[in-house]
Amino acid sequence: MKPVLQVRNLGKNFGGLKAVSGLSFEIGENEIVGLIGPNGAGKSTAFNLISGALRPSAGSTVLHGRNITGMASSQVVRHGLARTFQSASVYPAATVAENLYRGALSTLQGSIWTHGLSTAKQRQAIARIGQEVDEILDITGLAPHRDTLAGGLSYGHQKKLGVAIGIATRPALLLMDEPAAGLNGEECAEFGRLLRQMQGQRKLSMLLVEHHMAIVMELCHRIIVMVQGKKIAEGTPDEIRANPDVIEAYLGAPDYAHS
Ligand SMILES: Nc1ncnc2c1ncn2[C@@H]1O[C@H](COP(=O)(O)OP(=O)(O)OP(=O)(O)O)[C@@H](O)[C@H]1O
Repeated sequence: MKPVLQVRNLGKNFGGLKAVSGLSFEIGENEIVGLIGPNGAGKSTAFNLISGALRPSAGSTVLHGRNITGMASSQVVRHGLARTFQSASVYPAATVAENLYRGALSTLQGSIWTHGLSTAKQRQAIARIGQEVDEILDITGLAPHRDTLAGGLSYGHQKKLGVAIGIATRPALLLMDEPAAGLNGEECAEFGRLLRQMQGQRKLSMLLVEHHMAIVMELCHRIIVMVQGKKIAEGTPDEIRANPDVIEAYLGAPDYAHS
């Protein structure tokens, strides 16, 4: 399997604290991988290192064969890695469609107006982005809310829009920080279906940090477990469910407290 992401020996120290240490894993094409572990395990720090929000103390991150270690997030996104945040991060004063246009335009180096593109090419670029935005509105079910200000959407729809903005940047890999946080059971199940549908249609890989075990176990092809900054296990949902170290450190009794 061709790796989209290769994380090699990644480490981050905050003073004397090793928040992430010796973390290595790969994500293949079209793979959905979950990153789980107890509070303070280093999951968000790992995300911040991979997405360029933090500089690692050690190790490297390679995206599609390109070393992106230490690159700023704005550069990383242009190389095909997008990220969504724990709290829905949308531009509240812009409409749903405008939010998606901003996502789609953020991957272009500079503005299309300053590219020296011919008028015909500019029109083509705008038409392509417009098509893309319409497609994403349809897939996510946000089309009826196209002209609604994002700040006026329900929390569930704002979370969807957060993911939709990530998708609009045409990523090869989408990192999602607790996509199901704050959603009720039904919203969670719907969100899981949406992620799988988008992954299938857009042929993208996903890495998600999530405490909601039902969604992780159902959605992910593979799961990585971190405890105290280190990877303690990696495997399929069935392997992770049955792993005694994982049960002891995180999952507890089989009727997970986290679902
Ligand atoms: N900027 C920072 N400065 C100092 N310490 C930090 C910083 N960010 C995180 N830490 C510490 O690093 C450790 C790992 O934190 P991190 O947020 O990555 O864990 P997590 O697994 O994402 O936890 P949670 O599930 O609660 O979000 C924790 O001990 C945390 O207090």
